[in-house]
Amino acid sequence: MAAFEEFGVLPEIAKAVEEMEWMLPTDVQSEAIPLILGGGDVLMAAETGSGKTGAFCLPILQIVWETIKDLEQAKGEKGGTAPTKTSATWELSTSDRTPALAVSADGLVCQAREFKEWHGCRATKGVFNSGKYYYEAKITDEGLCRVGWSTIQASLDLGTDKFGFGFGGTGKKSNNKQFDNYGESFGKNDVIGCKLDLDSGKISFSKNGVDLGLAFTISQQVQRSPLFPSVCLKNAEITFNFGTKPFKYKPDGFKALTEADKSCIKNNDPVKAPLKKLNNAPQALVIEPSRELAEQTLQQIKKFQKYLEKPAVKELLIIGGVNVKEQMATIESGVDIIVGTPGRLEDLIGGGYISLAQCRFFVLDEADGLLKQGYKNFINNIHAQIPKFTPDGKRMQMIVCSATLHDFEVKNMAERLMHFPTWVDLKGEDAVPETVHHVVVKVDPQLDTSWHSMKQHIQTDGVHRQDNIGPGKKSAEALSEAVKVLKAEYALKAIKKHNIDRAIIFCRTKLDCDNLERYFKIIGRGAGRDNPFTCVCLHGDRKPAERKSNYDAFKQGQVRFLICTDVAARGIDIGSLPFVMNLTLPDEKSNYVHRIGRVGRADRMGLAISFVSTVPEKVWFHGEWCASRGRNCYNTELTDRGGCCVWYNEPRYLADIEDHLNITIEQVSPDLEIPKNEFDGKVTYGARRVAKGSDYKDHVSQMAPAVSELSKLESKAQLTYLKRHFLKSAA
Ligand SMILES: Nc1ncnc2c1ncn2[C@@H]1O[C@H](COP(=O)(O)OP(=O)(O)OP(=O)(O)O)[C@@H](O)[C@H]1O
Repeated sequence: MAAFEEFGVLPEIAKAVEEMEWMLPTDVQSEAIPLILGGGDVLMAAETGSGKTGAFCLPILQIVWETIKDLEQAKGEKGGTAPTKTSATWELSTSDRTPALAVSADGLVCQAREFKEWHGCRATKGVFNSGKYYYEAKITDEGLCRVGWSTIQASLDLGTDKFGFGFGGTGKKSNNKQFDNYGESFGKNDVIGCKLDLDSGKISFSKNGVDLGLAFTISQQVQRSPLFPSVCLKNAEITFNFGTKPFKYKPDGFKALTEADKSCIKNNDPVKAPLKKLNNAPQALVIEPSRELAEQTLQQIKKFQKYLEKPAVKELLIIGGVNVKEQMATIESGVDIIVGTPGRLEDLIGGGYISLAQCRFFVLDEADGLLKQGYKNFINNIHAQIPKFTPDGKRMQMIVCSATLHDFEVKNMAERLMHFPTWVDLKGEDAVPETVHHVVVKVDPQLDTSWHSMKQHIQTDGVHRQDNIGPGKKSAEALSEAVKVLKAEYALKAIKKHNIDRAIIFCRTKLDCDNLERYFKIIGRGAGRDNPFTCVCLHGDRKPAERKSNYDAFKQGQVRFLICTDVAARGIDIGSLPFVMNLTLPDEKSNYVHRIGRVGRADRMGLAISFVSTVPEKVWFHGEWCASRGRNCYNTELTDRGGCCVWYNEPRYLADIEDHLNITIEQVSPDLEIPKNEFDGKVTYGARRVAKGSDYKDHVSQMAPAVSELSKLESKAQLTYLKRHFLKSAA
């Protein structure tokens, strides 16, 4: 049996996974896959590159496929209706309830342990037409509760619309949000009798056998619909008796619900309408912060389903820059899993082209990134539109991946939107994967004066265009300009020295990316046929089609360098990428881990080099106050004076990162000689790391003696049991 099958993955999917050379699930996969397959909400964080995408794509694909298969079978057997499960007995419905309300196995006890919200439930059967019916509800634990009757249209928060009639522990009756004094308060151990007289259209209650008088007269409109026993609770527990046991206080003239005539009973069927697959209603919606990440996730889903035969799972990428009419046509022709970015998704969902009515999985990948990009309201809106139960009674599952779960925004969102999520936090605080060797090279324009006499250099961002910065000048502005020039030279030097033929290079701004790309092209042209500096750019100002072709060109090895900003490169996964360079450190410390995590993925070794200025650099910072957001803006005043520049303090950012990671990052001299250490000489960057004692493969052989000992013990225990058992029977 393939390793993935042991985690409940279908053999067909496990086979595809094995072909991708995934022999064992990663830690986050071993934890998250069974949880998702088991129906839970999962909030996961693990080191960058540790296989989070597979951890959610695998189980989602499996469940979506199984659901489509069930539907197709049901179609064949029953002419289009999904199997309906109806209950033979009077009990609380496990389908017609809010998510946090637990119902006991016999369906007679319900409990909600949430303090903040009401959770409710209806019974599996209701009554209509005529007759006088009675049931009892005993309060078995302190807390707030309301019991009574409601029609199927009523909210499960009993008494908050015209279809629900409740009596609450505080001594109030409620219908249509009107809470009026009624009877008296009740609490633990009290038995509330709920009486429904369909002949005269009246509802009344009793407490411990004492009648509390008429509570409601039911309108004719409501009387036409069956009424079901209903309850809602806030951190409380109630036990019901619909008539299977003798009542404690049975009133005269009323029947137990269990004695209702068949002709007056209506089943509370969770599948109210035949489940028909709507073409434009996906079962899973995966939201990614960037188009590249969305494409990557979609590709994984495609690979996983290689051996899944009929029915086919239809997945679709919804990103901007792609012909929207084509996307709409594909949606109309049927879609099961949508992977997309917020902008285009918002248009298509808002315009009614995508229906969320049958969505069963709501996934936020890189949720911290999505929230930082300002998509909180978008996420809330989508969540509000997805029904919390699908038409076939399955609970909506929400899965959130984040670089860290220790982020206030992420925690807050999880608390608001997720349903008792299981935290798979394999990371705790940010940490650098063991497979990443990362070093810092200080760029000091006072020590390295090569910029005084350069014939050719990078065109910088132009911040110092108006400043007096010629060679030999020692002003802060001159040194700042010098650093910008030197950093590009250091990057070239690193490439030559370490024969770097494949790397992602991070720049701080889109303009910095453009300038570096242009410089590499100029230098490369002079370098002849085997241009060692071929490169492309990936950032938000490039048109989507160009971004795609640039990304593909780099992925396929047609160019050596991908020059990009943080946002564009978040989460991108390029197999066996050996090198990353940071031309400038990010000011957001967690982005450092993200950036360097582009190497060292899937157990391959990688080297990340960061060039860190020893002096402050004056750089562009165009905020909301900048009308053009940087385009043709030359306001070099500092931001605190209404301008668009700041002094970037890299030594401080380096200290922040070190502090955050609780490490000192190894420093390398400007000659870029990487010192001998545990990485050097033993690894080839981009190749699989050499297995050490703690690695998976050796792990098996290390565990072997203990496992064999355990198996011997087990067989001994079983033999002892059998001997005793048979000896006893023989005696
Ligand atoms: N079980 C596995 N065995 C071998 N390789 C794997 C396994 N799971 C994932 N991978 C590979 O590891 C790489 C990283 O996976 P993935 O992109 O899912 O990581 P991630 O945790 O989402 O990273 P990030 O936080 O950077 O987005 C991919 O190339 C993927 O194909």
